[in-house]
Amino acid sequence: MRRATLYHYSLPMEAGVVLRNQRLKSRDGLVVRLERDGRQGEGEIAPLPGFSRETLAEAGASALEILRRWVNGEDPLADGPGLVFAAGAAVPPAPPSAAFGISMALAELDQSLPDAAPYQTVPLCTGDPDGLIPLLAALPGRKIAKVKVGMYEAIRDSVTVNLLLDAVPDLHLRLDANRSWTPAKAAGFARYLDPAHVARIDFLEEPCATPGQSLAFAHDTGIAIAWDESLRDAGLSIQARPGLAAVVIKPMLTGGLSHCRALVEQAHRAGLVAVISSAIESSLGLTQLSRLAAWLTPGVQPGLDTLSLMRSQLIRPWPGSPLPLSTHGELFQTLLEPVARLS
Ligand SMILES: O=C(O)CCC(=O)C1=CC=C[C@@H](O)[C@@H]1C(=O)O
Ligand SMILES: [Mg+2]
Repeated sequence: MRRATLYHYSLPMEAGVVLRNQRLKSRDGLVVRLERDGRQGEGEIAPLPGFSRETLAEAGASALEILRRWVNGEDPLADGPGLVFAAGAAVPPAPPSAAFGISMALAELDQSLPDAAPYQTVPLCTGDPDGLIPLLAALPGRKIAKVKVGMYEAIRDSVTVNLLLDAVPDLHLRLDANRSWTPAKAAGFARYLDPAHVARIDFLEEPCATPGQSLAFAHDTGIAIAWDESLRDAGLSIQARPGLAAVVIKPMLTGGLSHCRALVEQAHRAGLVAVISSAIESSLGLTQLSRLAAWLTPGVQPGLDTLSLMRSQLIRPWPGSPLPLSTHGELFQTLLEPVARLS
């Protein structure tokens, strides 16, 4: 017997979380729960406002349609960015968030998603850099942290990066400018960076507005770059380019599990590092992304340090997090009818 349930969640965010000039007061999404022959699998569907092309309502409508088919015995083939049914073209391709959440639930159900996960992430450094130094110095293993740049003056960013790399000699950094620099500002950042530090910047995500400008920056400065936003732009295929070190894959914005696997394989074939990263999922989604990263990108720490932006966890706790946990029971007030009853 197959059963599918969709739960709606809304988790309060910490004050002051701003994404693309939009304040995010709550994180809203769906949890899909599949049951078959005494086994269960869960996944999260949470389009990120300002980043995802689909709305939550669109993702929910698509998920319902897919789940109706699933409870009636059809099995989707994860293929391309969406989920495609063997039966053919009757279902429009699922938006990435729906494809990702359902494919993760299916992967738990058929036990293809390994359980093992280190639940470690690259710390996202915000706030006073001096206060962060003891924390960074105490990181286990290869010390690596992520710093957002491009929000203030470029020189201030260089000062922060210099300060952190001077203070913790074995620290490596990932930087992320979210395409916010003009070529002149990006050059200003590089000019004030201590040249001895360049080799300890593992990569800088999306320094400039266009991939061409970002590649020119890498060429001119020797600072390695990574694609994040550009990966999701139509037409950009993953290939080796001089100065390109890594691709950052946010599965929630990208598509189903098999599509994400294919992108990781493409990146590896091109000699690039593939980094699994969060699109601000709940603790349920983050624990699954940690498992996914351990499986698909072993040895590469994922970028999942976004749980502290929220005031609550969801269903599965992230080990060590002090945040309270919301359970399925608390989500019933927005429960969608179990799809199985519709079949
Ligand atoms: O990649 C990470 O280490 C954490 C996730 C992260 O930085 C982001 C998640 C979602 C939206 C963005 O603001 C941001 C990013 O641009 O990569
Ligand atoms: Mg990024």
